Amino acid sequence: MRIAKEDEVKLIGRWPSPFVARAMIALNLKGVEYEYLPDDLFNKSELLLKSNPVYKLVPVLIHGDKPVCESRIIVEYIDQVWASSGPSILPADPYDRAIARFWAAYVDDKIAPPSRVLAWSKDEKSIAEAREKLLAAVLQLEEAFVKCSKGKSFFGGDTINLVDITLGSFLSWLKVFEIITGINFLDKTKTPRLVEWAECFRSVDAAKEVLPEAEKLVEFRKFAQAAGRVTG
Ligand SMILES: N[C@@H](CCC(=O)N[C@@H](CS)C(=O)NCC(=O)O)C(=O)O
Repeated sequence: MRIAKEDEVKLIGRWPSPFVARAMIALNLKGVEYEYLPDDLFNKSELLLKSNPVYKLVPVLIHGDKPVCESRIIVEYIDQVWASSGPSILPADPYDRAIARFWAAYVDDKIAPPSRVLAWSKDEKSIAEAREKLLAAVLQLEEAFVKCSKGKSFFGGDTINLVDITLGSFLSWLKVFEIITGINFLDKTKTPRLVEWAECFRSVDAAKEVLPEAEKLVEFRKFAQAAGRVTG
């Protein structure tokens, strides 16, 4: 069946981006067909500049002719538009929903910034600080997981929710940081529940096909650094 123009879904992205992975996981969970439009962040397309004129960042979801920007907002948009397909990404209960949004925001405040430093900085002092910040944030998230999951596999309980997607999108990069620093940011002794969670998250079909292999990211990082093509 042909999809009407106003229902067409496109996603502007780039494969190494954890933020783009979030949108892809949500689309997969809901079984939404979409066209993937890879962008070159050193030569941004007219479509990207027009669709996200404020930040000029990927991902951008284009639904019909309407652009939606910012990965967590995109995930929530997908959950609401395709509410009747697949599992709910946002909890139904207003309090649980507020808590999920709190921890998803925490991931962007406390995991994303040190991850950027570890991925791209060459400054030893900044790298050392980022390592500590990332370790502290992961410990805090272990505690949050114990409370939110209530003994189940995911932050969302039996199915993945906004927090699972927001944090899970960083799993491949966390592996990269382990490879390059020798530190296990998810650690069987210090964060045993998150180690189990990561295993479960990676095995969810919607995420499995999206999360890049860490080795491929390590190569990408090497190439990008050598070529001076370093971005956020
Ligand atoms: N807060 C944004 C972050 C998105 C972001 O940082 N995207 C990066 C790719 S990982 C980007 O587009 N970088 C291009 C640039 O910095 O010019 C979101 O959640 O969508």
